[in-house]
Amino acid sequence: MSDDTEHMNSKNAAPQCIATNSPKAREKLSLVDPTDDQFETLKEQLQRRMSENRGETIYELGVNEDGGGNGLDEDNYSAALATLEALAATINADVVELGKRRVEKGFTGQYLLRRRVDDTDFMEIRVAVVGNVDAGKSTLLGVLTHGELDNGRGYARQRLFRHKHEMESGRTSSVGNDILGFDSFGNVINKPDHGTLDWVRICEKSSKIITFIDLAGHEKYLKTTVFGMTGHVPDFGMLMIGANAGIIGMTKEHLGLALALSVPVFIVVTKIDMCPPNILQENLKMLFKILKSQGCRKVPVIVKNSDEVVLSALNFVSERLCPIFLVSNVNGENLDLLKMFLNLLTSRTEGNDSEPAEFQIDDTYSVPGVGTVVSGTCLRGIITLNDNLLLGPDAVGHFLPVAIKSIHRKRMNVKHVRAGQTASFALKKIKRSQIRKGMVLVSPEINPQACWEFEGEIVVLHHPTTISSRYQAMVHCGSVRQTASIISMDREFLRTGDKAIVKFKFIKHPEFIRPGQRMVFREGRTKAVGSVLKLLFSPASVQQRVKANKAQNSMKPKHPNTEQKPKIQQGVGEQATTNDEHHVDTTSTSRNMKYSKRLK
Ligand SMILES: Nc1nc2c(ncn2[C@@H]2O[C@H](COP(=O)(O)OP(=O)(O)OP(=O)(O)O)[C@@H](O)[C@H]2O)c(=O)[nH]1
Repeated sequence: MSDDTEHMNSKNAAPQCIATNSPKAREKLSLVDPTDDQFETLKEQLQRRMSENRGETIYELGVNEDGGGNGLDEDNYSAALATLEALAATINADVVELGKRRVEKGFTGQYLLRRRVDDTDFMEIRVAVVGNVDAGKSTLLGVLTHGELDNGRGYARQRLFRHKHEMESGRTSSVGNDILGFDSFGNVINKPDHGTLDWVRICEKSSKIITFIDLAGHEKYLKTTVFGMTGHVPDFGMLMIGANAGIIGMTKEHLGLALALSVPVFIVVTKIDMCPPNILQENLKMLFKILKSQGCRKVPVIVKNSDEVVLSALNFVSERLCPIFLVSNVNGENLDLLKMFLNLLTSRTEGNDSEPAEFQIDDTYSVPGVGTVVSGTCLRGIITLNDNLLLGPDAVGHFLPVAIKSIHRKRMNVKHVRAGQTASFALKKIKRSQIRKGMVLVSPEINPQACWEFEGEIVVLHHPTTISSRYQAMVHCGSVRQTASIISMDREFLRTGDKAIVKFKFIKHPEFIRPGQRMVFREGRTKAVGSVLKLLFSPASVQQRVKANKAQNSMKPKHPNTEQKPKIQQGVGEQATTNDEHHVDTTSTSRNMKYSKRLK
């Protein structure tokens, strides 16, 4: 056994998952020849585990609680497996063998139990794909989703480009989504028809869909990459590294971002077909050093066979483990291991349908014949067709009632969307101009309040000089992306490496954020990360802004969409300030200039 495998078996690497995913010793015993009562108990346990894991779980036969075990002899193993299959049948689940091996006194094995779902439902796992330019991100996604290998000269990535300029330069600039569907047996569903994928067909036939959020590798698109990592709520990050190029450019930046946002990361090293072995070894050595360093504190593991895939998938969510896959998009080496790993990933969002719904908007569209459509992620609760929700906050912090006209999940019409799932909604009687990224749709039960100011705890990862009060930079928090100014902090200056409690004020409009949310505060190469501690609603600032609001509203030409807005929640408003040398928001500045020209 290699060093890497020993790591995977270590208790430190995997306490949570082994506890929830592996059967207790008594389950194993009763699996061999359970009485009727024991069978019922086992069924209850299985049902609980299936719902904890969103409709799937992994059973291990022949092992005991601590993951070790002598195995079961041939007859007992068959009997235990038969019980497992009978249990699965009672809850409409399929059983797939992941691995079976001979041990001291018999056999041990792992089995994936996955619920068969109807054709309008599927599990969803979001994977943010990051890495430096040319690491092979788009190529790998092309190969995985279209099932055809690359030629090393950009063949596979052609299918994924979304903008004309990307096609020309070969670089990804937008946040793109690609899907890979697995059925209840773990088979890939994607079958392109003349080069295109029918998303609705994939969704209908899949029990699990992996959504890849393909983020840009170039530094100039870092803002989009940060938005993808915060606004699109990834369950996991897939960091891509070119075998011959190693850790260059934005690789460390992207890894740091994932760590800062507590997104578990696995690594895919591409182009192993064209990399001399000594260079690959050197680059891997460097990668291990970085992952094990104080800043990362990860346990790197090179995944070499299907047993190691199962172990790493089981232990991955504990966050410390960092599985590494060495692949080639050209000759297909180890792509099967990566696919198997993707098939075994489980969502990190805990779903509870009884919670009030909360949906974070990350994009808006105007669809001919349909109207205004918003897309985003359901963070809490369940949203059902024709639900009445509150949309906001608008520029002055108000939320207005809206009805959900239709729901699409991955272009498929559905009746509801649950926590952890992405969807798009057609909204009734709402203009696209009334919506911006960062708004939310929430259940009226939440009684949402927009806030201008909040307190956060941040660590400065990089700043060339010192940060003081009045410093402005972009706050990324969920799908909120807005410049905020530091109004005060618990020390005079902040330098690289400093930690502080800081009061922030949004400069354009109030936002709906929550204590505990992770945040990134950045401007150019300056970057601080941390979390929201509390929202601030000081009476003085409320009054001041209500006044500013009134003044602003009386000066503004009346907007047809905002004139008749029902005011559900009283909020506060403020005019954008652009007088700080650190921040010029071009959209708000040009908009303000247009207004002042009109007023003259
Ligand atoms: N030989 C070989 N070439 C590869 C492999 N993976 C990708 N390539 C080639 O590497 C080049 C860059 O791949 P891309 O997929 O465009 O890289 P990217 O990371 O998506 O780049 P950005 O979109 O700019 O961030 C293309 O010409 C691919 O054909 C591989 O495993 N082996």
